[in-house]
Amino acid sequence: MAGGNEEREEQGHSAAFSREYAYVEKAYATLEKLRARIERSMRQALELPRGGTPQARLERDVTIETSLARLARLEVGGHPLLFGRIDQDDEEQTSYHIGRISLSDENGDPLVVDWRAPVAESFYRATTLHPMGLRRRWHLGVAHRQLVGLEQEELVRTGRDSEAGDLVGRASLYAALERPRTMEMANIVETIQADQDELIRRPLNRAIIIEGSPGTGKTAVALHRAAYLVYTYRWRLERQGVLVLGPSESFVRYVRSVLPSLGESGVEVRSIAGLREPRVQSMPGQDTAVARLKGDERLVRVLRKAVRDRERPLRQAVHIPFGSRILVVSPELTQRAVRAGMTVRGRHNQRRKAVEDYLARELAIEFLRNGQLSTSPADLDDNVINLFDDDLDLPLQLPEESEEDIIKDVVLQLRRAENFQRVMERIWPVLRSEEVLFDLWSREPLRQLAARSILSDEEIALLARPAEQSLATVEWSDEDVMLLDEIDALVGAHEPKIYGHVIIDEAQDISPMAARVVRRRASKDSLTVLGDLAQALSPFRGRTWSEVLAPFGVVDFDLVRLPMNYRSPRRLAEAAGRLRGCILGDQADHEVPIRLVDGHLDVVVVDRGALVAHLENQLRQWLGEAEGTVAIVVPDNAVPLLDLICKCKVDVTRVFVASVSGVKGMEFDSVALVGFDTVEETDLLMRSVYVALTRATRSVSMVFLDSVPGWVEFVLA
Ligand SMILES: Nc1ncnc2c1ncn2[C@@H]1O[C@H](COP(=O)(O)OP(=O)(O)OP(=O)(O)O)[C@@H](O)[C@H]1O
Repeated sequence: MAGGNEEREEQGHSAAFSREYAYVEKAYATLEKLRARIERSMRQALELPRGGTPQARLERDVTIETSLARLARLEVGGHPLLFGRIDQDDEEQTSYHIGRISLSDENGDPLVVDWRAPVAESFYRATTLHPMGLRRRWHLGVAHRQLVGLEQEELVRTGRDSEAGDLVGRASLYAALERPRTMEMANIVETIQADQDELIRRPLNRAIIIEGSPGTGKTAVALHRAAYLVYTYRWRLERQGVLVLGPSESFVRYVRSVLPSLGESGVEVRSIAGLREPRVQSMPGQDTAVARLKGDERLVRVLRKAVRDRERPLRQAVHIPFGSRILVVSPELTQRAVRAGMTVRGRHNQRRKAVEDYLARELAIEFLRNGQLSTSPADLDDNVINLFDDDLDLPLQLPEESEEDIIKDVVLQLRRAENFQRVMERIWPVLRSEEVLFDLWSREPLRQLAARSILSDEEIALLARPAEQSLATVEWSDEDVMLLDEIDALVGAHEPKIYGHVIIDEAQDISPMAARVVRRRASKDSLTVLGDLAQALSPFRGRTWSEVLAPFGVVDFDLVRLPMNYRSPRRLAEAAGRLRGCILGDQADHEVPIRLVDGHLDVVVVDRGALVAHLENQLRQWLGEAEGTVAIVVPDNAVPLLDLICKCKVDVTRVFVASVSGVKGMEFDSVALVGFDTVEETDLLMRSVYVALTRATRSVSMVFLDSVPGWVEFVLA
């Protein structure tokens, strides 16, 4: 009897396979036909004579533009056009195929439904417990435009128990997880799990924090959420855009192909230091105390004061030759002019106009009074000295000219006068952020003036820059870039673009000053923040989520946890769990590792002189064993060690060498941790090892240069 059942099941399966095989062929054929039709109409438009009426030219341009946009929307690259099917549990037994884009057949009926459309939700979320109106779900394995695999899941109660954990498309998921990694992250659109989907589809305008241990899919959720939001809120977000922020430029390179592979080009992916326009070259700061101080929100007040210190009256009168006269710009007059600048709204550079207007007008009035109405010495005051009474070539009032006309004329001429502009530069200069910060870091009196009442003397001293650098050769740190952006906002140098939604990955390390950079570009509460407090490495580690979020201006948010680890093999997940407990104490929550493989973890001690040869050997072994990628990771700031390791001959298409902060958010098949016996502070050491160890999908080797430290036994227990 059982044998008969199996046979029928097999026959049913092969019939289903043939049916789906034909469906996939049809979908691809339809896609090609549609592309050909669009290309034809675009060619026809291109072949039209160039001249014609403006109307005809406009129509031609519109046809070409819309055709290009439609072709771009149909682009799936080498990725499967479709990958799923849902059968609804209704009378008509309606079914939909789910794929990367929407496609209709010649009757206008849906052939493929975009994975982001509401109807596709049940494909990702239905379980036997909550089938969401589905009878069945299929996962289609498509390669080279052909069906190569088919997985079927019955969702109506069949008498069988639902599987614990209810993974969606278990076989397809495991196949995806065991694939060797490349230097670029892959999309997960075919195997998104229910808890991930629920977060991807959350509405736009509510701040959410998604936290999870390493490998729980935070970055994957971040990128798929960006694609979902652009699709669902296209009318709003097309203009404003969606911004995804990561911790470093190497992270940006690592994830950059995911969105295009989802057919989305309307999302910007950047590092926070890369947000400021115009871009300046910068590096993470090497000195922890300096980085901490420069990220501190008190710097807002220091910078405000530094800008205000540039708005200052003259100490001594200045004489401006003007025509046959000499105008005197007294300290008192400049005081009034500066006050006039302070009372108007706006940023420093924009308010300069009010100062200039005031000063020029006051001088013009005096000029007029003394030159026009009276030239007797008794009428002269401090501001205007008329030296050449007999030689007047000033714009004397003609009968038809009003006094106001003459004032305007003088103001105009004064504005053009070099000496007048020199006074303006003294009392209210046009500020460039780079100059302000450079001066502040290099000139002790300016630093004292700006920071005296806000920072301690030791802190003020920490901010000093090496004297030998000039503005042209200065090396900015990433922390400096956040301060440059703050000054931009104070002086009104560059208006930042405001995005409709901002997604921030690896947010646990973002300093308060960096958070303000993001805040200036985000619409209120339209934020998705992802991270893991245990992976915080910066001088700001140890904060709660409320503390991380406060400088973003977010007080009200939903906090959600991702519960499953898709990356670490069992052994590595166990070691990571112990480290996590150590870092977070009672707060530590533990995710469920779902991969079935054990993975490898070994420990070696190697003499510094033999390190390069050892690593080259290890790389040969790992890269020879299987396809995939390798990272060699050293602690942050271990510059000599990094220099030594850079002597290894490596295949850069498969090997990545970096410090811990440089591999944040990334993933490799095998990882060598080198020199983690040199980090002095225990908390930072545990966190660094935790981040580095959890990059691996397969093997980890810990390489020590002296002896095996005591904590290793605990990690391996
Ligand atoms: N539903 C899924 N289907 C297939 N692969 C998945 C799924 N979810 C996550 N993964 C894979 O698991 C790995 C870890 O995901 P991801 O990098 O997004 O984790 P993370 O939480 O951001 O980790 P970290 O905190 O270390 O940055 C990636 O290779 C990702 O493609």
